[in-house]
Amino acid sequence: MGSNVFFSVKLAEDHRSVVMLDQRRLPAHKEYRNFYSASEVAEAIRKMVVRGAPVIGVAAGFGIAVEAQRLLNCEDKESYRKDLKLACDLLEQSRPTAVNLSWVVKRMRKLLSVEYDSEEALASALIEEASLIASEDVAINYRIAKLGNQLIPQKANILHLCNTGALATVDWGTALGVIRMGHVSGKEIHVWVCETRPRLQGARLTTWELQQQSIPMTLIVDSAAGYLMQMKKVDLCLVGADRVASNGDTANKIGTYTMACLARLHDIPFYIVTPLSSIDTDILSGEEIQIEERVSDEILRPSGESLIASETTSVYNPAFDITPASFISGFVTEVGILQPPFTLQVLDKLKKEYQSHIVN
Ligand SMILES: CSC[C@H]1O[C@H](OP(=O)(O)O)[C@H](O)[C@@H]1O
Repeated sequence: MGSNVFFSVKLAEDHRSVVMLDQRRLPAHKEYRNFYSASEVAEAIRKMVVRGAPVIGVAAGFGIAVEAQRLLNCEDKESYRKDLKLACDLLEQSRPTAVNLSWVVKRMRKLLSVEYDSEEALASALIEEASLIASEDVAINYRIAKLGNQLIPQKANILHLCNTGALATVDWGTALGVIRMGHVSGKEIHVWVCETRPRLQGARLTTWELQQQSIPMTLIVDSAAGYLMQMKKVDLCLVGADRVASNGDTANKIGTYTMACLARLHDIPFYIVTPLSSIDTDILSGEEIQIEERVSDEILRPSGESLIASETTSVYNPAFDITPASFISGFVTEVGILQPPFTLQVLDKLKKEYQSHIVN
């Protein structure tokens, strides 16, 4: 399935570091860096060396595995599991909005309560679980791409926000995975790429990914989206998700709500493309989702360059917003196009359906 000339994250062969493509340096520089502890990985997630809901979860899983390996060399075996629990806390707290961080850490943390013959055996189990989570991500995204492709009309002009491709996941991506499948299935699509201020994930990352896959695209400023819809140049909106509440309210990159409102006004289909794992059945609505607020410099100094306003300027920099379920046409997942509400029982049944599909 994977056919990229890059990878976003992987566990080093010797399991002593997490290797990540530094997405802050793209598109000009393709630089991989190694992170040798849970705290280094947590900082990399916080600083958005790696970013994108699914991939930060996978990176956190690898971070716990690397920490388990690192602590084996420490003399004090007494605090081994305690230190690993602290590592889980650190990684889980690195960014608040994407639910993937918490469910991956929760799944890894479960192993800390299992009896193993030795710390080495526990470390091996953590490495295996983190690697399984990464391989599951690729298979789920590929399935999402195949199912989502049915939504894409021939010669569609698709509006996309942020980056939801192989850089935001282990491979294929979510919304960009669907777009990629539309392209490879010969639908002659075109993508309007919103630059996605302030971190410019669209301009820097999505254009880079689409160019590598020779997918026709045009970069626009975020504020041009409404005009393109008004000019009837948009057939479909596809975006990702960081956390979906039980009622379908969705947290995604800032600007998603604006796009959804405009799509509704212009009667354009607006779909969230997301794995089931990004649906948080512990919360009823979007009101319960914490929106990450990031530093002022991301707005004041785009790409870290010169100031666009005085340093004393008051800045508000929410990294996400909440789109009400009523503005969303549907949720493209690995088990098909879904409608809320999403209960734990429904999700468990759907996940079992997916598992039986991949087994058969
Ligand atoms: C595959 S969905 C990725 C999701 O994460 C992005 O946020 P960030 O770049 O801040 O990690 C954005 O919300 C995307 O939709």
